[in-house]
Formats: sequence, C-alpha cells, structure tokens
Amino acid sequence: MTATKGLEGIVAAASSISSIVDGVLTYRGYNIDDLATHASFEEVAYLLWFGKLPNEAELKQLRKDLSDEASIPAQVIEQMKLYPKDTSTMAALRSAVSALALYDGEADDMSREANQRKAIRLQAKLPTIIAALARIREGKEPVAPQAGLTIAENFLYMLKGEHADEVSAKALDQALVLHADHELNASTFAARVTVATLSDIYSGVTSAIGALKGPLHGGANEAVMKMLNEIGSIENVEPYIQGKLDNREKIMGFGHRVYKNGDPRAKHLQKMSRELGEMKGDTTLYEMSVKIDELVTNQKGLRPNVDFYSASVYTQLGFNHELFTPIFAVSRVSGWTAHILEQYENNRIIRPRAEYVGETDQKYVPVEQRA
Ligand SMILES: CC(=O)SCCNC(=O)CCNC(=O)[C@H](O)C(C)(C)COP(=O)(O)OP(=O)(O)OC[C@H]1O[C@@H](n2cnc3c(N)ncnc32)[C@H](O)[C@@H]1OP(=O)(O)O
Ligand SMILES: O=C([O-])CC(=O)C(=O)O
Repeated sequence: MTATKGLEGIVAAASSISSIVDGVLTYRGYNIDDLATHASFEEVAYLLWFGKLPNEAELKQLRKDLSDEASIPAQVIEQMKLYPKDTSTMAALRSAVSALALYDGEADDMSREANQRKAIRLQAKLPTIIAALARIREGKEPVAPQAGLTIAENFLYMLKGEHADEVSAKALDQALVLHADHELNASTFAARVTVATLSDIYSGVTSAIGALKGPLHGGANEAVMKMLNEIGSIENVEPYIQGKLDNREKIMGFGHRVYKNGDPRAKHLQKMSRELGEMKGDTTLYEMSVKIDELVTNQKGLRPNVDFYSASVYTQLGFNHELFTPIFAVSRVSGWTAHILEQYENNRIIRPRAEYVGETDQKYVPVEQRA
C-alpha cells in the first residue's frame, strides 16, 4: 500500500453535480460562464439540489421557502453574543451552525424530504448568522431578514441595516454563483466523509465550514486581502512579491490542485474587480492585483484561483476581510448540501487505508523500566 500525498489524482466519489474537464467547470452540465452571466444564485442553488434549472413557479417557491427559513433561533443569537469578540468569524460560524442543529426538530430525521428541507434551511440561515456575527462584533444589534429579497440583497441588508444598491447586490449575486460548487474540493469532501457515516446534515456542514476556514482553501481570500494591505501601493508590488518568491513563500490566491492553466472563474472576478474600481473612481486595488497576477504568472507559471480577485471585489463592495471566507460559505453551502444529499442517496462509508510508515516489531517495556 503506497499513499498518494494529498490524494492527488485519486477519484474518490462518483457525482453528477459539478465537473471540471480540461479546465472547463460545469454545474449539472451548464458551463460556469453561462451561469455567471445569466443565472441568479437561487436558480443555481435549485440546479445543484434538484438537477435542473427551475421554472418560474419553482423559482418563486424556492425564494419563498428561503425567505420563510431565513430567521435564526433567538437562543443562537444569544449564544453568538457570548462569543469572544476577537474570535474569527469562521470559527464563530462553525459554532453557530453546529448550534442550529440543537433547535431543529428535524435534525435527526434522515428522510430525503427532511434532508432537502434542511438543505434549504441551512442555505437560508447561513447569511443571517454571518450578518448577525458581523453586527455583534461591531457592538450593534442583528437586523432581522426581510421577506421578498434575494439572498444577496438580504445579506447586504442585514449587514448594513439598509437596502443595498442594485450594482452591489448584482455583484454579490454573481460571486455567489461562481463559488457555489466545485466537485470534490476539501470542504465538500469533508462534508461527504462526515455524512457517509450516516451522521446528520448539520454535522456535515459543520465539518465543511471547518475545512473551508483553512488558508490553503477558502481562507485564502482573506489572506489575499491581508497581502494587498501589506503591499499598500502599486510601487511596492514588485519588491514585495519578488521577496516572497525568492524566499519560496506561497503567494495566496494562486495555484490550484485541478486547474493548471487557469481557473475559469477568475476572469469573471477580475472583470468585476475592474468595473467596481472604475465605478468608485479608484482602481488601485485592481491594478495592484493585476500586477501581482502578471508577476506570479510570468515567474512561477501559477495562475490566480477563485480566491484572488474575489479579495478586491469584496473590499470594493465594502466587506471587512473577516467576512470574505464566510461569504464563500454563504455560497458553497448550496454545493455542500447538494453533495450531502447525493451521498445519502447512494451511501457507503468512506474509509480509505493508510500506508504505515512507523516503527515495527516494538517490544513492550513496563513503565518503571523505560528511560
Ligand atoms: C477555493 C480554493 O480552495 S482555491 C485555492 C486557495 N488556496 C490558495 O490560494 C493558497 C495558495 N495555493 C496553494 O497553497 C496551492 O496552490 C493549493 C493548495 C491551492 C494546491 O496545492 P497542491 O495541488 O498541493 O500544490 P502544491 O502546493 O504541491 O504546489 C506545487 C508546486 O507549486 C508551488 N506553489 C503552489 N501554489 C503556490 C503559490 N500560491 N505560491 C507559490 N508557489 C506555489 C508549490 O510550492 C510547489 O512547488 P515545488 O514543487 O517547488 O515544491
Ligand atoms: O476545488 C478546490 O480544490 C478548491 C475549491 O473549492 C475551489 O476552487 O472552488
């Protein structure tokens, strides 16, 4: 038995949710470019869960269900107020989502119908939790969700306490479409491993949030923003990046296990970053990002991934960097839950083997005789 480090190239599940073939990403057979240009996030979530795009009545019903499920139990809000103020938002989100299960009477109902309802419930409640965490951190009261708004509009509304402008809501909606699913990425795999023991959907999503938090995965978008802040100016890009490359340090937001010739989502986020900068009359962040992109691409042959331009997009939308990875979770929970439902449909416990590389033939020595 020989281990493959990082399971590179190992096909660990059959799935009909999303695919990456020759650098082309599709959700249920629809090219991401097409969806990013035309589809709303709610349509995409429906597509991931039900395997087809919704008709008008189905979309209307989903929007209503999401709206009806958007509020969170008062007990969870009270708990969130007790979290230390300097806790990372992802750590707080992980705890709050785990706590949600305690107040869901259906948490352990493993019927397909109940799990589908819980998928919608989790999708509806995650943005509410994150907006509440952000406000509590600022010493403000959470704002309750408002009926009739899209997920993107409601998230911005709950965060700021006022309705978002159309451009910001549209940009966030498009970012949510781009982040919704990505085959067997680390957090989705974590979710599938967890529920393959026939544990509940909340356990699966809690595992996934823990995996997304890491800087090699979803946490990279926050790390990109920290890097942009450290660089501070266009003039400083070259010496800063060169220094990192000379020291063989990783540049966050670059590289990908699957894409070797570029991530198809990055161009959409790059365009959004430029357009938002132009609209606000300050393209510094965009220009810095492009310069980093050129340097890293030319010198290392590494291309930006989905996390790179999302950092400047989210900053220009007014989000604090602490919210970047949680926003990723607002979107990816649609994919996680679709994968969890798929796992339950045709389940087998996920239990690979390890290549043993430790000591052998050891003899037990009583404790008092050990050196
Ligand atoms: C939503 C997402 O999760 S997208 C990914 C977000 N993560 C990041 O942006 C973090 C930075 N990137 C990385 O750490 C990696 O590219 C990963 C985690 C995305 C992929 O990891 P792997 O497939 O295991 O690639 P691995 O880390 O082995 O990299 C291969 C080589 O490229 C180098 N490399 C990979 N990414 C980078 C980077 N961002 N900056 C500098 N060098 C890099 C590695 O050092 C390694 O070089 P070596 O062969 O000389 O040792
Ligand atoms: O697929 C991966 O390895 C990382 C990921 O989640 C993404 O790129 O969206």
